[in-house]
Amino acid sequence: MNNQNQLYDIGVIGLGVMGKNLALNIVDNQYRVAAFDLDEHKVKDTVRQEELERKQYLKQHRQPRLVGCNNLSEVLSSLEKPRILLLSVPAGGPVDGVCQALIEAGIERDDIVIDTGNSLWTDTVEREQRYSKDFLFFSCAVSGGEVGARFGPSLMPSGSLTAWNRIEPIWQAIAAKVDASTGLPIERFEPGNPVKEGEPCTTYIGPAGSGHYVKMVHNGIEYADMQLICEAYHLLSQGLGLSASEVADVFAKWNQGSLNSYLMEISADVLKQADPLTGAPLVEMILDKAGQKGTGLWTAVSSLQIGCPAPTIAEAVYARAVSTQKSQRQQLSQLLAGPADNSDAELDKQAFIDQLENALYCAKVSCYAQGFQLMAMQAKEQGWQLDFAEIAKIWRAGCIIRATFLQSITQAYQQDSGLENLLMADVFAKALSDKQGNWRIAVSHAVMSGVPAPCISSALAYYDSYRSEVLPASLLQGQRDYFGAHTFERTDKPAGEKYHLNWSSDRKLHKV
Ligand SMILES: NC(=O)C1=CN([C@@H]2O[C@H](COP(=O)(O)OP(=O)(O)OC[C@H]3O[C@@H](n4cnc5c(N)ncnc54)[C@H](OP(=O)(O)O)[C@@H]3O)[C@@H](O)[C@H]2O)C=CC1
Ligand SMILES: O=C(CO)[C@H](O)[C@H](O)COP(=O)(O)O
Repeated sequence: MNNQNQLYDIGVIGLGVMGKNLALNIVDNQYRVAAFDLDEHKVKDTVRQEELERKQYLKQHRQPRLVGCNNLSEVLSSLEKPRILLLSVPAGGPVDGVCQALIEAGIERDDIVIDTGNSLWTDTVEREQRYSKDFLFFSCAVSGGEVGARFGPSLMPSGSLTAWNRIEPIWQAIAAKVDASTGLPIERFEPGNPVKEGEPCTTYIGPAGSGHYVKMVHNGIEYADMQLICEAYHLLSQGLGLSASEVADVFAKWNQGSLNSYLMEISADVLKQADPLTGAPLVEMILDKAGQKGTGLWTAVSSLQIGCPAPTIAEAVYARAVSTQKSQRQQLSQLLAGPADNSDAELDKQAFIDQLENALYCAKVSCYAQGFQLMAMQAKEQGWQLDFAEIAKIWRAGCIIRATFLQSITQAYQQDSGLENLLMADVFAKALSDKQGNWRIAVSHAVMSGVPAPCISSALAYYDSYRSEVLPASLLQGQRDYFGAHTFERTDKPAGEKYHLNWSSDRKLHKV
C-alpha cells in the first residue's frame, strides 16, 4: 500500500474509534500520516475515508495525506527520522505488545512512541523506564470521544520534555480550541477546515505518568458528573412522574444556565430520542446495566490509597456496580419495602425542579473539588508541579466533562494557585452557601421518596464534613485506644504528643 518515495510525519498505530479520527484530524492540520492496525479492514477504511474527505472537501489537494501500511516495518520505513509514532490501542497488554513489536521492527533510540490510550498511570511510569534504551516512550492521555478525536480533543501530555518539544506544534494544531476571552469552546465540525484560532486545549502536564493520572481523575469526575445527571433524571421521572421528553426539556433549560455542559446537553438529547424499533423513549428500552472500563475505579482506589476523600467518585463507581446486579434488584424489589406513599401529591413540581437544579450545581462543584484535591495530594506525593489553572483550562473544550463552570475553576486557580480545596474559592463558597438549603431539600426528598441518589447525597456529606470544625473522630480515636491501645492526641496538648488510657484497669492516662 505504501508509496516508498514519500516520507510521512507521524505514524498512527491502532485505527479504532480514536485512532482513525486522530489520524484524520492530524492530516487536516497539514501533517502526513502512515497508518496501521492489526485489522486490515480498519486500515482500508481509514485510507478510504481520507480519500473521500480529500476529494469532497479539499478539491485543490490531490496528493493522499495518509498512507495505509501492512505492518510495523512498513510504518517505520514510511516515516521521517527521528520518527513520531502515536499508539491508540486498548490499555494494558496491547501497549506493550506494540512496543515490543516496534523494537523487533527496528525502532531507533531517538524515535518517540506516544501512548494515547487510557493507560494506568503507574504502567506509564514503568514503561518510560523499560523502553528508555529502545526509544523515547511518551504519554498523552486524550479525552473527547470519537468527535473530539476527529475535530479537537483535550490532550494531556506528560514525560520527556525533549519529546514534548518535538510534538508540541502537532498537538497544538489538533487540540480543541477555546475563546480566551469567554472561556467557551470554538467548535467547527468540518473535515478539511480545522479550527485554528483560540487557545489550544493541551498543556505539558509534567513528568511521566502525571498526564495519565490527570486524565484518570478527569474520568473519575466524568463518572460522578454522569451519575449526578442520572440521579436527577431518576428523581424527576420516578419521583415526580415526568416523561423522558419532559425531563429532556428540563435538562435543556438547565443547560442554558450554570449547569451548562456537554454531558447535560447530550443527556437531554438521549432523553428526547425515540426508539427506532418501538417508538417508545429509547432510554426506556436501554437495559439499565452500566459498563465501565476501569478509569473511575482507579480514581476511587487512588483516593483510598492516598487518603484523599473522593466519596462522590467512589459512589459513582458503586452505582455502576449495583446497576449490573439486575437479577438481585429484581428479586429485592418484590421483597423490600419502600416509603408507604411516594405519590408527591402535595409537591410543587416547579419549585422542586428549581431546587434540584441548585442541588445538582452544588453536587457538581463538590465532585470537582474532590477530583482537584486528589490531583493536588498525588502531585505532592509524587513531586509533580501540577498547574491546576492550566488543567482546568484544557478541560474547557474537547473533553467529555467540558462545562462553562470550568472557566470559574480556571479563574479560582489563577487567583490562588495553592488553593487547597475548590470549596475555599470565594466564588464557590458563596454559591454553595446560598444554594445548600435547596441541596438539602433535594436530598431529603430523595430519601423520603425512596429514590436512590448516592452521588447527590454523598457530595452533600463531603460538603458538610469539610465545613465541620469538629467531627466525631474523637470518639473513634477513643474506640481505637480502647480495644487496641492505638493512642490519641489531645486538644489541649501539642500536636504529635500521644496519650493512652488504661481502659481495662485503673483508667489512668499515660503520655506515650
Ligand atoms: N472511545 C473513547 O471514547 C475513548 C477511548 N480512549 C482510549 O483510547 C484507546 C483506544 O480506544 P478506542 O479507539 O475506543 O478502541 P478501539 O477498540 O475502537 O480501537 C483500538 C484499535 O487498536 C487495534 N489494535 C489492538 N492491538 C493492536 C496492535 N498490536 N497493533 C495494531 N493495532 C492494534 C484494535 O484492533 P482489533 O480490533 O483488531 O483488536 C482496534 O482497531 C483505549 O486505550 C481507550 O481507553 C480514550 C479516550 C476516549
Ligand atoms: O476516556 C473516555 C472519555 O473521557 C472514554 O470514553 C472511556 O471509555 C469512558 O470510560 P468508561 O468506558 O469506563 O465509561
